[in-house]
Amino acid sequence: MKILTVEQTRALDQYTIEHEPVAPLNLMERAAQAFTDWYTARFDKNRPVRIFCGLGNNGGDGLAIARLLIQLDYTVQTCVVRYAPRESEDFMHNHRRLKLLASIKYIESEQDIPVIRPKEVVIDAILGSGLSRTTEGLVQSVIDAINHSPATVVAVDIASGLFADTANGPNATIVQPDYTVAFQLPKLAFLLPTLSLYVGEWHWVDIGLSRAYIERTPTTYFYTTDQEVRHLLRTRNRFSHKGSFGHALLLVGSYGKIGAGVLASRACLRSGVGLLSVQVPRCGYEILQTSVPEAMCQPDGHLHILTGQPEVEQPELDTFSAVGVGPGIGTAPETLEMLRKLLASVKKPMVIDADAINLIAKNRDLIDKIPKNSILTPHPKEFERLTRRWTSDYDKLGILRDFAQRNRFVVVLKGANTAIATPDGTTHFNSTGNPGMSTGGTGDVLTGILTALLAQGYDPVEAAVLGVFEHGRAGDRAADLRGQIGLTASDVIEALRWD
Ligand SMILES: NC(=O)C1=CN([C@@H]2O[C@H](COP(=O)(O)OP(=O)(O)OC[C@H]3O[C@@H](n4cnc5c(N)ncnc54)[C@H](O)[C@@H]3O)[C@@H](O)[C@H]2O)[C@@H](O)CC1
Ligand SMILES: Nc1ncnc2c1ncn2[C@@H]1O[C@H](COP(=O)(O)OP(=O)(O)O)[C@@H](O)[C@H]1O
Ligand SMILES: [K+]
Repeated sequence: MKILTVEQTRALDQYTIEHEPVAPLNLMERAAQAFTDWYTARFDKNRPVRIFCGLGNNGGDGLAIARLLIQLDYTVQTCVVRYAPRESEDFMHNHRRLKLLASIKYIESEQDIPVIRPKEVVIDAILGSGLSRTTEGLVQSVIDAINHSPATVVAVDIASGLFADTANGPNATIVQPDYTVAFQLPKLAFLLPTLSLYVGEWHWVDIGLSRAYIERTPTTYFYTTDQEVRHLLRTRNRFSHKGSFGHALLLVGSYGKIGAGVLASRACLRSGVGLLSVQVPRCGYEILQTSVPEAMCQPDGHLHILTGQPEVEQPELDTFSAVGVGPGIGTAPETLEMLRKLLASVKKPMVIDADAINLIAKNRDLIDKIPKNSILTPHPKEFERLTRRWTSDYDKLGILRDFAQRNRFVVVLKGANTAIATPDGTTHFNSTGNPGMSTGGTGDVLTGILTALLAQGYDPVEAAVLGVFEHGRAGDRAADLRGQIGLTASDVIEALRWD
């Protein structure tokens, strides 16, 4: 699913109005109806509704929502915040219609701001995507009152005061909703960790904007949906055999961290790889052979760390269809030498995670040695070590895009809504996963999954989008089964299911 800018969304509205064709007022009615359907499915009539409306089209939506809810017998108090002398045309039309049905309260100064009670639901329709400057004066006071109230708050389209795709200045006054119900498409702001307070749980509702226009509008931001991922997944041929699904090599573990290697190995096997070989320090040999009997084990000559000096002779690296390195390997100088040799020998895109990223961050000449189209999977701290500190989430997205594009890597920046930046400058935000996955080892699981997909011949961008999605989906299934708090990385592996 595409994420469009405010400008593009405005053009999309306009195109739909001209080409469907649909009168702007009817489009607003559709938006209000879609919101009302969402609302009535969740909140019953016992909860009094207080709708705060601004004077633009977001306020117009609010007035239309008030009318529709009143017609459904909800108890509604509409408050129009009169912060400016002019109203939009569609606002005025809906104002006339609502006045025939109910009384409207006007807020012209701070004294007019009503007391909001706990049982109420506040619908925030003060400012929408037309926000062009930071909030001030009366609007600020109303937003403060909403934020200090005990009521449940639902934002129409976007929280009032929040910019949809650029950074708000410091100390901006922004509604902090429990829910945001966006029209047609998600907004970039919804996907950024530092803005979550201003988004709450978000949903989008279809208001019938032109699909053809969305299709041909260029964008660099995408939100991965179930439907899109479904057609990436390959089905198995009846006559296939283990040689059809690649031979992966994982270089993982160090003394005390062999578990990371076990998790990556198990996840790799649960993700469809034909054959798996694993290099671990000698101390990991029995652990791995016992806990992952499906994998072949190549012990390193060193007891505790990977040095790239094998105990027994090993197959040439180019016999493997994909290589993954990093989970649990530590940052010893000998392991750095192993990584150096590995990067010099592997020609295919590989998966690089955890301490392999930390080693590369400290030895920056290695960046140029990484095969093009490799998948790097840093968490934010590892990514900061690799690049630089950012000033905002938007700045971080810029650094991410540039780093991936300049080096021709696929960079998987992990976290809620993991962002995958590709060599062509696009960024895909993941839609699955939950905070239960914030637990040691879930990243190692992802490395195993991605290595398995590369080994099966998936293109690196497809592998990253699909693998990250399925990793999160497994996390969601595991959380359904056990709840988020007790979730472990092993549960995520057990919940992987590729159909
Ligand atoms: N255009 C359409 O066809 C549709 C628009 N819809 C609604 O329209 C909204 C966008 O409407 P508008 O473009 O009128 O935008 P807004 O309703 O956000 O209001 C914009 C107005 O507020 C002023 N303004 C901007 N920043 C301000 C600030 N900080 N303090 C005070 N005033 C400020 C602007 O100068 C402008 O007059 C969407 O969010 C959505 O809710 C929906 O009805 C769907 C269809
Ligand atoms: N709040 C969250 N929502 C969704 N996914 C999350 C969340 N927290 C963590 N994750 C996922 O869990 C994994 C954690 O990886 P990482 O930080 O490398 O952990 P580790 O190194 O312990 O394996 C990532 O894939 C990340 O996207
Ligand atoms: K709003």
